[in-house]
Amino acid sequence: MPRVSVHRKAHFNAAHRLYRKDWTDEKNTAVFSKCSNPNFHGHNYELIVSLTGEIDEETGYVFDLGVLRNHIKLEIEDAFDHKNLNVEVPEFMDLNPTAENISVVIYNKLRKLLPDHLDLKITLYETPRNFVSYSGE
Ligand SMILES: Nc1nc2c(c(=O)[nH]1)N=C([C@H](O)[C@H](O)COP(=O)(O)OP(=O)(O)OP(=O)(O)O)CN2
Repeated sequence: MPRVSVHRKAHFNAAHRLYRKDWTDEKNTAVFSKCSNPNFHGHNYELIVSLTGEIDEETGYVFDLGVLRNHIKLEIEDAFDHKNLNVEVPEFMDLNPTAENISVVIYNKLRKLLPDHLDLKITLYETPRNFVSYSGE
C-alpha cells in the first residue's frame, strides 16, 4: 500500500522565559536577550502533527484524524494553553522552554498514544517566522 502523511493543525497560547536556573540573570540576558525577560512573554504557538504510514485497506485511513484531534486536545492544548510554561507545566520546570524543547516534549507525549507503525513528526511555529520540527531522531 502507498505510504501517505496525514496532518492535524492545532494551536495554543503560552507564556515563557528562556532561562537557565544555573546561570546568572546577566548570563541569561546575554544569551537569550529579550526572550529572557524576567516578567515572561507570550507566543501564539501553531502546531502541526504529522503521521505517516500505509493506508488501511478497510478504512482508507492512515489514522483517524478525529482520534488524533482528541489526543492533541487532551495532551497538548489542555496542558499548555493559557499557561506559563516555566511555572505551570511540570515538563518545563527544569527544562528551558525553547521551541526545540517544547517540540520534543510534545513528541514524547503523543508518541506513547500512537501506533508504533506510524511515523510521527512535530512542527511547531513559535512565531510566524520561527519554527522547528522533530521526528524522534
Ligand atoms: N533556536 C531558537 N532560537 C530562538 C528561540 C527558540 O526557541 N529556539 N526563541 C526565541 C524567542 O523566544 C522568539 O521565538 C523570538 O521572537 P522574535 O525575535 O520576536 O521573533 P519574530 O519571528 O517574531 O520576529 P523577527 O523580527 O521576524 O525576528 C529566539 N530564538
